[in-house]
Amino acid sequence: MSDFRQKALDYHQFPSPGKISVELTTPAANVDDLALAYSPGVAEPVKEIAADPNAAYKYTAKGNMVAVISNGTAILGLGNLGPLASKPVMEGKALLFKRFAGLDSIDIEVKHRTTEEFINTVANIADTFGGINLEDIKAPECFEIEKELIKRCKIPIFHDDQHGTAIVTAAGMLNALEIQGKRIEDVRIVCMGAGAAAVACMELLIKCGAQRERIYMLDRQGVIHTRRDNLTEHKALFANNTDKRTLEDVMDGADVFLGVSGPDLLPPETLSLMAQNPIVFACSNPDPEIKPELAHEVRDDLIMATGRSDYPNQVNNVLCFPFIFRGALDVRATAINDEMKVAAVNALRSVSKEPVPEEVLVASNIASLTFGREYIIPKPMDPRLCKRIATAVAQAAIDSNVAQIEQLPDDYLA
Ligand SMILES: NC(=O)C1=CN([C@@H]2O[C@H](COP(=O)(O)OP(=O)(O)OC[C@H]3O[C@@H](n4cnc5c(N)ncnc54)[C@H](OP(=O)(O)O)[C@@H]3O)[C@@H](O)[C@H]2O)C=CC1
Ligand SMILES: CC(=O)C(=O)O
Ligand SMILES: [Mg+2]
Repeated sequence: MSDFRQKALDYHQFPSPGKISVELTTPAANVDDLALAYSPGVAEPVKEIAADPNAAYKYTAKGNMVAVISNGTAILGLGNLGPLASKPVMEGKALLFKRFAGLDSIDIEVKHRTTEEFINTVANIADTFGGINLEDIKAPECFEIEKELIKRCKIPIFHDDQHGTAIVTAAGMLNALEIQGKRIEDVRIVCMGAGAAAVACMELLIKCGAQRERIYMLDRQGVIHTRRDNLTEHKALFANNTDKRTLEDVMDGADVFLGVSGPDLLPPETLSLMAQNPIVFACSNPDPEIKPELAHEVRDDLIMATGRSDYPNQVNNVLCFPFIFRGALDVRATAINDEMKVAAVNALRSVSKEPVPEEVLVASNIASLTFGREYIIPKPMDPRLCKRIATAVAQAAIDSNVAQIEQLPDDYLA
C-alpha cells in the first residue's frame, strides 16, 4: 500500500472513526440543567414552535445547520458507488462547512428506488435544517431532484456539483481569460462531460458572456451535435450544429478546455492542438483529465487548474458552498438565486487580485502568491473568503427579495 493511501486511511480512522462529531452548546452537568434541557423545560420551546414555526430559528440549531445529502450516484469522478460509500465525501463536506464558515452540518446518505422516493425523503426532513446541500447526485436525475425540492421546500436547496462548481469555475475562468488576454465572448470552449457540473458550468459561463455556439460539449459518445437523436433535455441545450465528432476535432484551435468527466481523458498530444495561450481546467476528482506535469510538458503557454489541493489553481466547489450557505442562512434566504450566485463569482474574483495574507502563504507552504498564471483563484484557507463572499451573497439575497432578514449587522462576520 502506498504511503499516501495509508495516511489517508489513518486520517479517517484516527483518533476516532470519521471526521465529524456533535458538540453540546448548553450546560448539561446537573439536574437543574437537565430540567431545562429536557423534561420539563423542553416543553416551552416546543409550544413556541408549534405556535410559530419561525421560532425554530430562535430555539433550535436549525438556522446554523446544513444537511449534506447524497445518494452516491456520482461520487467525485469515481462514479456510482452507492450511498454508504459516499459517506466519507459527505462527512468531508460537513468538515468544510464547519472549518470555513462555522456552519454545523450533518451528512445524510439516502438509499432509494425511484427519483420520486428520493425527493419525498428529502422533502419530508427538510424543515429540520436551515439549508440543504445536495451532493454527488448524477445527471440527469439531479436536475429533476433539485427542481422539485426547490418547489417543495421553504429553505435554500443547492446542488453543489452544479452551482458551487459553476461559480468557482466562472470566477477562475474569467480571471484566467483576463491573464491570457482573451475575451469570453470570443473563445472556443470544449467541455468534457455533459452531466451535473458540465451543464451548470456552461450555463453560468454563457450568463457571463460565452457564446453557446462556440461551446463543444462531449459525453461518452463524443461531441454532442444536432444530428444525435439520443440526447437528454439538458444535453440537447448544447447540441452544436457541427461536423466535428471527436475530442481531437474540437480541441484543434480551442481556447478553453473544461474537464468535468473522469480521469486521464485528455491526451497530451490533443492538448498540443489547442490555440495559443490556452486554459485547461481539469477538474475531475481525485484524478484530473490530464495531470498538470504532463500538460506543462507539452505547453509552456497554458493556465492549468485542477480540483485538487496539491497543485496550484484549485478550482473546486469548496471555494463556494461554505460561504454561499453562510450568507444565505444569515439572512434566512428562502432560495439561492442567480443574483446570489453572480455575487459569489464577483467576490471570489476580487479577492484573487488582492495581496495574499501571510497565514495563507504559510498554510500553502509557499513563499509568495500573486495574481497570475499560477494563482487565478484564492486558496480555500484564505480567511477573507467567508466575510467577503457571505456578505456579497447576503446583500444580493436582500436586494433580490429572497431574504427574510432585511439588514446585516454592522459587525457582520467581523
Ligand atoms: N472540481 C470540482 O469542484 C468539481 C469536480 N467535479 C468532477 O466532475 C466530474 C463529473 O461530476 P458530475 O457532473 O457531478 O457527474 P455526472 O455523473 O452528472 O456527469 C458525468 C459526466 O461525465 C461524462 N463522462 C464520464 N466519463 C466519460 C468519458 N470517458 N468520456 C466522456 N465523458 C465522460 C458522462 O458522460 P455520459 O453522459 O455519456 O454518461 C457525464 O456526462 C467528476 O469527475 C467530479 O469529480 C464535479 C463537481 C465539482
Ligand atoms: C468537488 C466535488 O464536489 C466533486 O468532485 O464532486
Ligand atoms: Mg461533488
